[in-house]
Amino acid sequence: MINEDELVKHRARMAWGQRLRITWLSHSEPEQIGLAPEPEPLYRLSRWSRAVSGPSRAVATLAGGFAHKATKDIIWNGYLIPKGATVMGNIWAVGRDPEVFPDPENFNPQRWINEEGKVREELRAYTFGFGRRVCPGQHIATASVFVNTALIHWAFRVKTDPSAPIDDLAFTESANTHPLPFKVNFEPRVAATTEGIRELLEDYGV
Ligand code: HEM
Repeated sequence: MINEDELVKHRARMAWGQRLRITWLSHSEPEQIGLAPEPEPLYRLSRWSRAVSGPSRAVATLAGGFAHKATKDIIWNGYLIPKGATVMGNIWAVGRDPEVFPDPENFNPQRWINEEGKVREELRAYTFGFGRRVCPGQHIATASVFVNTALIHWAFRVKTDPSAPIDDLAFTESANTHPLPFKVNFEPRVAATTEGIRELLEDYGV
C-alpha cells in the first residue's frame, strides 16, 4: 500500500507533469496538438516549467561535487581552511538545508517560485557545482531534461502501479547517481499505440 506521504509526493509530481502538458497545449495552435512539440515552441513554454525541470535538488545527480583546492588561507565560521586544502561542496546537504529549503524531504516544485510568481534564480545554481570548475554541461543538461520531460508528458499518461510502490531513495551508489529500476505504466495519449507515437516522433528526429 502507498502511504499518505507517498501519495502526496506522487500527486505533486503528477500535478507538475500535468501543468507542463497544459502549458504546452495552451501554447499550441489547435492543429498542432497532435504533433510532437517542436524545439522552438517548447522553449517558449513558461520559464516556470523550464526552471523546475532542471535542478535536481531532491536527489542530486552528483551528491558530492568534484574536489577543489583552496588558493589561499580562508577563515570560515571560525575555521581555517589552509591554502592548498582539498574542498568538496556537499551538494546533497546544500539541497537539504531547511533554512533555504523548508521541509526538504518534500517534493515541492513551487519552492522554486517566489511570491511574485518569478523563478528564484538565486537557488538554482548549486547542483552544477561551484566556481571556475562549475559544470560546463549545465545548460545542455537542463535543456535535455526539460525537452525529454515535456515530450514524455506530451506522448503518455505516466501512472504509478499501486501494486509496485516506488522507493524514492533507491539509487545506485555511484559517483553519478541513477535511479534503480522502478515500475510505472505508460499509457499512450496522443496516438492509440506506442508505435503511433513513434511515427509522430519521427518528424521530430528522435
Ligand atoms: C543533470 C546533469 C548534470 C549534473 C547534475 C552535473 C553536475 C556537475 C557537477 C556538480 C560538476 C562539478 C563542478 C565542480 O567541480 O564544482 C560537474 C562537472 C563537469 N560536468 Fe557536469 N553535470 C551534468 C551534466 C553534464 C553534461 C551533460 C556535461 C557535458 C555535456 C557535463 C560536463 C561536465 C564537465 C566536463 C565537468 C568538469 C568541469 C571541470 O572540472 O572543469 N556535465 N558537473
